[in-house]
Amino acid sequence: MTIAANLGYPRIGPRRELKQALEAHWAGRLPEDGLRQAAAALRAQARALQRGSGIAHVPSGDFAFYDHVLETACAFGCVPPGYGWSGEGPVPLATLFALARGTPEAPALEMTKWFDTNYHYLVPTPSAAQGFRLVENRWAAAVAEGLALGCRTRPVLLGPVSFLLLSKPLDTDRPLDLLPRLLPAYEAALRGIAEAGAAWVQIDEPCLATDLPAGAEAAYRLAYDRLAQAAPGLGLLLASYFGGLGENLPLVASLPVDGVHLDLVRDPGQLAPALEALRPDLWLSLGVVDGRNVWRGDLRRAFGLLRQAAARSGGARRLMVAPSCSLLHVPQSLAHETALDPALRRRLAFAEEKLAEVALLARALDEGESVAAAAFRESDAVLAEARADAAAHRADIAARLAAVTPAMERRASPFAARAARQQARLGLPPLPVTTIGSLPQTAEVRQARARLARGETTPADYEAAMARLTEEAVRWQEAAGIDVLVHGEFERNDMVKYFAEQLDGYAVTKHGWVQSYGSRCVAPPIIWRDVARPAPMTVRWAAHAQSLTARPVKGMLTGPVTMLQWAFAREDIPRETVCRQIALAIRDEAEDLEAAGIAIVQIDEPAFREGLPLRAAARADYLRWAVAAFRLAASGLGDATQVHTHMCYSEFEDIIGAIAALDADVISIETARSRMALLDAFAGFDYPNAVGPGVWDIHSPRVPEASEMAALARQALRRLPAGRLWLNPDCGCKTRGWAEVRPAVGNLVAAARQLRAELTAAE
Ligand SMILES: Nc1nc2c(c(=O)[nH]1)N[C@@H](CNc1ccc(C(=O)N[C@@H](CCC(=O)N[C@@H](CCC(=O)N[C@@H](CCC(=O)O)C(=O)O)C(=O)O)C(=O)O)cc1)CN2
Ligand code: MET
Ligand SMILES: [Zn+2]
Repeated sequence: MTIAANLGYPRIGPRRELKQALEAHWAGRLPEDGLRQAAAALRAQARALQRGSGIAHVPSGDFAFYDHVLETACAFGCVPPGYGWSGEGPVPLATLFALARGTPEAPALEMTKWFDTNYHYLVPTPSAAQGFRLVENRWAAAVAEGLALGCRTRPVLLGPVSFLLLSKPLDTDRPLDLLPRLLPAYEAALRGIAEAGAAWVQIDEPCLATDLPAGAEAAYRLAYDRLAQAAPGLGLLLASYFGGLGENLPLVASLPVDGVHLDLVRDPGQLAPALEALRPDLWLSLGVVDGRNVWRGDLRRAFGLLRQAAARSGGARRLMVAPSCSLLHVPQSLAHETALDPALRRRLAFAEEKLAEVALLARALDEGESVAAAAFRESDAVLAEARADAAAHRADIAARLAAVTPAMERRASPFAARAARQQARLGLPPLPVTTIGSLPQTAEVRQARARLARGETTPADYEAAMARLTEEAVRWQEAAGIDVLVHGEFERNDMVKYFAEQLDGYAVTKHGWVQSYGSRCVAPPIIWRDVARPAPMTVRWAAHAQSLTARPVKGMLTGPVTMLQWAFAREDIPRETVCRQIALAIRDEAEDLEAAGIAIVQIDEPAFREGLPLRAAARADYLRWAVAAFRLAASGLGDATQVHTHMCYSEFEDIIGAIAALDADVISIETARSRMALLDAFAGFDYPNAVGPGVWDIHSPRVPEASEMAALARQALRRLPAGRLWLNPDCGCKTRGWAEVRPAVGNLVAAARQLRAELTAAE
C-alpha cells in the first residue's frame, strides 16, 4: 500500500484563529487555558481536515504557539536565565513568549529566516554549561492528543543536527560539539513517542539539502546511529526538503533510518540517483506536490516520478506520496477565494487542495491510473489553458525589457560625487536620524480599511482619514526631532500586497494567510501574468506628506526582488525576467516621485538575502540578476536624489560584495538583536556607502533606553566612519503601538544628540 502522507500543516487557522487567540492572550483578554483550548481546537480541526482529505500519515507536533524551533529548544531545556523558568519541569508558556517577544528586563531571542522562506524562527541559545534535558515531551503529548480523538499521527521533530546548525550556542562557536550532550534528550523523546503509541516519527533535517559545514557528516552518522536504536519498532523517516540531497546522498544512504523523504519539486533529478543509492528495503517518501507555491500540480508528471520509483528493482513497494515540504508556507484553503479571476482560480491549489492531490496520486499508484483519469484530464486542461493565456505575455513589456541598456543600470556619478550633491541639497546633521517607513498600523487604521472593503466607507472618506493620519505623523516626527521623515505608510495593508494590488500581472487573495512569525501573517500576492504599472502608485501620498514640512520626506517603494520573493510567482518564465518586469515598474514610480520633488527615495529589499539559493553553486547567478534588477529600479534617479534601501533579518557576511554592488546611497539594516555583529561584515569589506544600523529591535514590544541605543551606536562608530553612519530602528514600526513608538523614537533622537555632542567634543 502506498501511504499518502503530509509533512506539516498551516497552524494559524483558516481564519487566523491562532493569531486572534495569541493577541488576545498577550493583551490580557484571554487566559492561558483559553489560549490552550483554542490551540487544541485548531489542531483537532487540522487533523480532521487532513484525515478527510485521505491522508494516512497526518503530522503532529507541527503545531507551535509561536515557532516550532523555539518550542524544540524549550522542550530540551535550552532556556537562558532571566525569562522566568525555574529549570525544573516544562517551560511555562509565559517563558516561551518572553523568549519570543522580550520583556522589559530581557531582550527577545534573535529571530531569523527559515532557510529561503518568509517564515522566521527564533535562534536557540544552547550551551555546554546548561546541557540538554527533555523537560517536556511535546511530541508524545501530541501523539496522545490525536489518539484520544481516534487519530494515530506521525510526530515531527526538528532533527538534532539541523537544530544545532540553526542555533547560536552561548559558550562555543562550534554548535555540533554539543551533539553528544543533546542526543540523550532526543533518545528520551523518541522513547516517549513510541510509548505514546506512534508507529512512525518524522525527523526533519532540512540542512541535508544545503552545503554541509565541516563535521556535519560525522555528526549525522553519530546522531542517526544512536537515534535508530533509541526506540526499536518506531519507524524513523528522515526528511530533507527545500532542495536536493546532492552530494549528501551517499551520507543519507548510509544512515540506519527506515525511510527518507525527498523534495522532488525543487530537485526531481535526484530521484534516479536516490533509487540507485538507497537500500531497497527503505521507505521512500516522494515530495511531488509543491509545498512552496500555489499552483495546481502537473499530476501526470508527478505520477511519472512515482511510477519510476515504484519500478525500482527488488524489495516490496514501500512508497509514501507527500508534499515537497511542510505546508506551513502556503495558505490553507482555496474554498473562500471567491473573488479571484476564475481563469486564475482554476490553476491554484492551497494546502487542502494539495493534500487532495497527494491522496489521489497515492491511490492511482495502487489502484491504477484509471481511478484518477478525470483528475489527470483536468490537470492537463488547466496546464494547456495556462500556456494559452495570451495576457500572460505582453509584447509592449517584452519590447521595453529588450530595450534596457547597461547605462540604465548605473547611476550617473559615483557615490562620493552623489553624496556631495545630496548633502548640499539636504543639509543633514551628522548621524542623521530616520525611521524605516511604516508607523503603527493601529486598530483604527486596519478597521478603516476593513470598512472600505465592506463598502461601509467611501474611498474619499478613507483617503481623507489616511491623509489626516499622515499629517499627524509628519507633525509628530518634526516635534520629535527626526531628520528625515516618512509619511507612515498608513494607506498600505502590506508593503508587497499594496503594490501588487496596483500592478498588472498580480492577483491578491482575501484569506490566503501564511504565517511569517508569531501571530504575524502575510497574504502573498500571486504573479500570473506579465507585470506592468498602469499608473502612479504612491506619488500623491509622498507629495502630500512633503507638502506639510520643510524637512525631507522619503518616498517609500518596495524593490523588485522583494516584490518577487514575497509573492507566489509564475513558473513559466525565468524569475529573472519577472524581476526585471517589476524593476521597470518600480523605476517609473521612483522617477515620478523625483519629479514630484521627493529628494530621497527608499527602495526596500528585505527579501534580498532570503532569495539567495541555499546551495553556493547557484548563488552567483541569483546575485547577478537580483543586483541588476535593483539597479535597474534605482538608476533612473539623478545624482541629487538620495537612494536608500532597507534590509532586515539579513546575514550579509557571504554576500557583502553584492550588497555594495547595489550602490544604494544609504542602506538601513537590522542589527539590534545581534548586537551589531552584522556590522563586522560591512567594516571588514570596507563597505563604501552609508549605513544605518538598527539600534532598536522593533519586533519586540520592549522600549530601549537612550543609553542602550547610544551604546549600540558607539559600537557602530568603532566599525564605520561617522560621516557615513545613520541612526534608525531595525525595521518599520507597523507592528508596534504608539505607546512604544513615541518613547522609543524620543530615546533614539536623544541618543543621536548625545553622540553628536561626543563627536564634536572629540574633534
Ligand atoms: N509580505 C511581508 N513579508 C514580511 C514583512 C512584511 O511587512 N510584509 N515584514 C517582515 C516581518 N514579517 C511581517 C509579516 C507580517 C506583518 C504584519 O503586520 N501582518 C499583519 C497583516 C498585514 C495585512 O495584510 N493587513 C491587512 C489586513 C488587516 C486585518 O487583519 N484586518 C482585519 C480587519 C481589521 C481589524 O478589525 O483589525 C481582518 O481582515 O480580519 C490590512 O491592514 O488591511 C498581521 O499579521 O496582522 C508584519 C511583519 C518580513 N516579511
Ligand atoms: N518600509 C517598510 C516598513 O517600514 C519596510 C519593512 S521591511 C520588512 O514597514
Ligand atoms: Zn524591515
